[in-house]
Amino acid sequence: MAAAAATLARRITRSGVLPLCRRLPVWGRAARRPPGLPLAPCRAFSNKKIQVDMNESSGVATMKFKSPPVNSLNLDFLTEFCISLEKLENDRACRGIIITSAIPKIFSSGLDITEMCGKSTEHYTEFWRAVQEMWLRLYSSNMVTLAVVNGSSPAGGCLIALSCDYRIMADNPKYTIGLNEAQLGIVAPFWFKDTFVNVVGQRVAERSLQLGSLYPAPEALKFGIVDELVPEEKLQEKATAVMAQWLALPDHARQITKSMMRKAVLDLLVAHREEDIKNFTSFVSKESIQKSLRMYMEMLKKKKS
Ligand SMILES: CCCCCCCCCCCCC/C=C/C(=O)SCCNC(=O)CCNC(=O)[C@H](O)C(C)(C)COP(=O)(O)OP(=O)(O)OC[C@H]1O[C@@H](n2cnc3c(N)ncnc32)[C@H](O)[C@@H]1OP(=O)(O)O
Repeated sequence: MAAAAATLARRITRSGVLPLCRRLPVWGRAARRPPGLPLAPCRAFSNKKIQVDMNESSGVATMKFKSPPVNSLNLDFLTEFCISLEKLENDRACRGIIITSAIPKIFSSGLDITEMCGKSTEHYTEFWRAVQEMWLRLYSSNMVTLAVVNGSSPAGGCLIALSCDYRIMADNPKYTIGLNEAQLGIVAPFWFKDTFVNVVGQRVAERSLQLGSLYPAPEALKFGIVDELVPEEKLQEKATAVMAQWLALPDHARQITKSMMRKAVLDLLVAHREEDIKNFTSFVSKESIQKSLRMYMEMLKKKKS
């Protein structure tokens, strides 16, 4: 696993572009399997920060974030996420993936702010490439992707949920979700914005992004950020039912449709990847932005005392 992670990290940082396996549109999974060959064996695999369990009979994998205290998306997490997704994409038996958290009350706290504070340009470059890679892989995945948001999910955590095909959230007003970057004095990049617009529409996205709104679950449902609220103890059951409904369709029809809906947004980042990295590194390197991020981290720590 360590060797695989190192290889992937090297591929992300050196070549700049990973082969986006099974980038949409691709043919149906069943159609790719040579006739007569058995399904590739599927196993559960657990890494440091993400647990993946594959249900071979349903063809559905569950990916659980388990990176205490708050599942923040640091370089190691992002690398593990990409490796896990690649493994599942390459597993011909896997048609759907449920993304959720093993940490109570938190889905993901978003990008790890410490990765954006006081580091070198090289580090920012490597980190941002990994963030891009995570989104490109998830947003372009051929599998049915279902976010089970069982806790708060600000900023990058919200992006993960928004990048899935469907979002179920625990019916708890204490859990919030949204792209709150503006509250940190930073700007959601264009592809965060485009992903958001594709889910909620221009008006809700514009207002929410300018205000950096974090919505309690009931409001998130009202504005279409999530598709359903479910009592926490029913999340698993609901996720299984929703996944079965999506998997009932022929893969190729669903996949080509998904690609049509997402291609323009994906292509834009692929075409402007290096420029986007430069924008990020010069933006976060500004002293004013560093100051905002430091103040935000201090605020988080003070909140506890
Ligand atoms: C020309 C145009 C140019 C434009 C160019 C644009 C370029 C791009 C610019 C940059 C874009 C960046 C996009 C950023 C995306 C992000 O995701 S930023 C992260 C946003 N996340 C948050 O705001 C969440 C902050 N955290 C919380 O609100 C809470 O922690 C929580 C998640 C709700 C959990 O609360 P609680 O259970 O009470 O735990 P805490 O005590 O608050 O936290 C526990 C410890 O974890 C630390 N922590 C929390 N979140 C983060 C995080 N995101 N990163 C790092 N660390 C985090 C927190 O400080 C605590 O630490 P300790 O005090 O040491 O225990």
